[in-house]
Amino acid sequence: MKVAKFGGSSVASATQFRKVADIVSSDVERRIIVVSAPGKRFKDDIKITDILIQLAQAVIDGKVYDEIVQTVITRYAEIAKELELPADGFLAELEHDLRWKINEYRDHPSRLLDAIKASGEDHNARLMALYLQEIGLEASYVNPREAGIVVTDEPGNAQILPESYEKLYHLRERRGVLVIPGFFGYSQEGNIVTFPRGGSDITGSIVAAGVKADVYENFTDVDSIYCVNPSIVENPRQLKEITYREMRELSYSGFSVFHDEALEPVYKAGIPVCVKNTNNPAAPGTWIVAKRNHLDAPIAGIASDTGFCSINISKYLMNREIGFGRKLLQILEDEGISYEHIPSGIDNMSVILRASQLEGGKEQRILDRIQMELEVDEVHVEHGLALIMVVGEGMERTVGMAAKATTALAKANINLEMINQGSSEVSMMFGVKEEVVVDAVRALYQAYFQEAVVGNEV
Ligand SMILES: Nc1ncnc2c1ncn2[C@@H]1O[C@H](COP(=O)(O)OP(=O)(O)O)[C@@H](O)[C@H]1O
Ligand SMILES: N[C@@H](CC(=O)OP(=O)(O)O)C(=O)O
Repeated sequence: MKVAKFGGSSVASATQFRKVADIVSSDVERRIIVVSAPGKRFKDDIKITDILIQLAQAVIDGKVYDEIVQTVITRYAEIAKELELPADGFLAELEHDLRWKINEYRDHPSRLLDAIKASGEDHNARLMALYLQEIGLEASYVNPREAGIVVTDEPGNAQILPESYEKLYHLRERRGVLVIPGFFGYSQEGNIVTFPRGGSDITGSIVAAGVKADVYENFTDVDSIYCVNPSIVENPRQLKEITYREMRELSYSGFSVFHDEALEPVYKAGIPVCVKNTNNPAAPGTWIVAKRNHLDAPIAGIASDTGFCSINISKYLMNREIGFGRKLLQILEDEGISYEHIPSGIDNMSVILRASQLEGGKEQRILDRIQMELEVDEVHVEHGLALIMVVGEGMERTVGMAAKATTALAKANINLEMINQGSSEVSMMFGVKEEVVVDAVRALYQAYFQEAVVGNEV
């Protein structure tokens, strides 16, 4: 049995719905499909999820929102019309559902946001089931509550509860193709709770693990996972295989093609993932697996992300002060902040974190506390940092991997703000100024994938 997840770009229009239907009907093993909300149809288009967020925000801010409701309905109406589906009932139900949720959760902003966001995938799954039935397939919509997707009760940040898996297994007994909306589950308290953005990948993985699928197929809009973001390097190498832990590091660090939190359920269940293109299903795609032969391809990929900052602290004899690190991290914990890395020297320590976490006066509060409570010589925040991750299973055993990167960056005249190597067996991290990150990634791509002969290509 296969579980196939279709991302927003794969279900953005009637044309895409038809491609999905072809893919589903071409393989009887594709018994469960998980769908996202309609995504972008063209570069500057707006995803339904983003429109729904605008809708919830307008309600929360007490602004008029009727036009936004209409925009949502029109997107679904256009898909239904082009598919020649008798969809009056469906569209009336969609409008009723949105207005009901608005009234029900008006005074609970975070619940409202989650309920409205989730409706994007929910209605798309209903529409997809209708379409599959219309073309003669035995298909049914399955609500995540009915499927057994039970999650924690933290709005926008759901985590699956272990009891879900046993219930999900029973989906195997159902007939026909099951269409499950991605991106949300229900808490034990009965609330709709969404996963983080991009979380339909997570639903697909949970369902695949629950039903003990042979494969989890993740259909998107590219032929494969590339060794570097294709918006940075034109036509980069396609990867034939990548390991779970390589993918986890790369997706966490910027490979948006697959959600990093989606790996855990399939990894634990030992289910391989195949990332494929809805627009070119004949292409073999990329396999995410437990082990790959990395002898001829030590590096799997290079990811990058912007929006980081570094809190730089210096204090003479810091190395002698027992508990310094703990006290520093306690200040961050008190502010509910998570960090990425902590490079340190004898009298210095830096904490790298996402700059968005310092908004709302937190930055000054943290600096004041570090200054006063830890009596440091100096503390300041450096903004505008980008992190680059070079990831590969062969990194540990191949001599000269770090030298290759530093030489390439030096040749490209790029100043390294920091290097972090060693904590992870499969990755190396470089910090650079945001304005040079694209040049840096290109220089690294050149060094690792163009100057060397490497395998692992599709
Ligand atoms: N290393 C990479 N390999 C492939 N795609 C990548 C990579 N890094 C970023 N992407 C981007 O991820 C996109 C697909 O992810 P996403 O937009 O979430 O798809 P979906 O609509 O299927 O959920 C691609 O169009 C591509 O631009
Ligand atoms: N629609 C949700 C969930 C998701 O996974 O979407 P997509 O498959 O388009 O990345 C979002 O935009 O976050």
